[in-house]
Amino acid sequence: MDITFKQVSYTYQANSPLATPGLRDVDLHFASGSYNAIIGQTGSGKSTLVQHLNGLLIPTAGQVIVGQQVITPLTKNKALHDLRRQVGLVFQFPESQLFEETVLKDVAFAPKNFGKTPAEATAIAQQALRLVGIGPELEAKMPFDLSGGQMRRVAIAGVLAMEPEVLVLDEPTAGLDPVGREEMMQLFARIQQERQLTVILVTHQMDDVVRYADQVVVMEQGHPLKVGSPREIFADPTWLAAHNLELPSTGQLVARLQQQGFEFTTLPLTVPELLAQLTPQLRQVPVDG
Ligand SMILES: Nc1ncnc2c1ncn2[C@@H]1O[C@H](COP(=O)(O)OP(=O)(O)OP(=O)(O)O)[C@@H](O)[C@H]1O
Repeated sequence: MDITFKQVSYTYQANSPLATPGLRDVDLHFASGSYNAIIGQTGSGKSTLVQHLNGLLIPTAGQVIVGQQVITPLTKNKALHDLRRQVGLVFQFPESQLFEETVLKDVAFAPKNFGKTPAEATAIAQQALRLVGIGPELEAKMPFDLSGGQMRRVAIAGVLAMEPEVLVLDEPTAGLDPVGREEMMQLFARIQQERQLTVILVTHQMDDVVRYADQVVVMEQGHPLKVGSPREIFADPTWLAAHNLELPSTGQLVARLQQQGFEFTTLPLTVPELLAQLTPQLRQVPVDG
């Protein structure tokens, strides 16, 4: 599903003395089936941006177009029913929203709510649970009897059970250890491929951006400062530093090697890319003694 922002602005507490700008003049396009990362300093408008995707926030000016649906400042809540099913949101600590007495009931809640029969809702829920790696033996458990990682998987299955076409992930790996984070990111990548979803990921993890994103949006003060591929975004360490953005983990090493005279044909963004370019050059370095 294609998504377009046309001259979107959003002000919190508009028309009050507490008015705070959240977004200003945002023009963006997310292509159907693409994986997009939104990066930027804290307070730059990332969460405000993604909350426009399913009408949690309605623009103060401009238009957000999601598939066939056009959201304008005049759009009423009632008109957003379909959109809320089509755009799944996974926020930080989604497990805090589990509320039914069993895992299966929790995941079946959304499809039931969107008009499926109980049998259909159960089948969809079971399929979503399998997709996130939760087996039948856990279906009758109370969600709060599961481990933290399992709870998070169940919460994500609850979003997938809506059969969304767009998946918004707002720092979805917060609080997980590195292994849990890696598993979760791989899971999202697999689901995106299998279901051909448009993914919008808000993150501070630059290695994830490099690995997964087709397009990166750098937000600053509520505005997209730069939009491009990971290679375009991470090409200039000086520019990144000036905007308080980190480099992916290879970045520091690449910068040091460049200072020592290594010349890279293309900017290596991952460890395998770095090694592939480094090995032939290292063979030519004379060994003392
Ligand atoms: N509920 C709110 N009421 C008033 N102002 C808000 C509200 N939520 C966010 N803001 C303001 O809007 C601006 C953008 O905030 P937003 O949460 O979108 O940033 P962010 O890039 O997601 O930050 P972070 O990385 O810390 O999550 C900030 O100036 C913030 O203070």
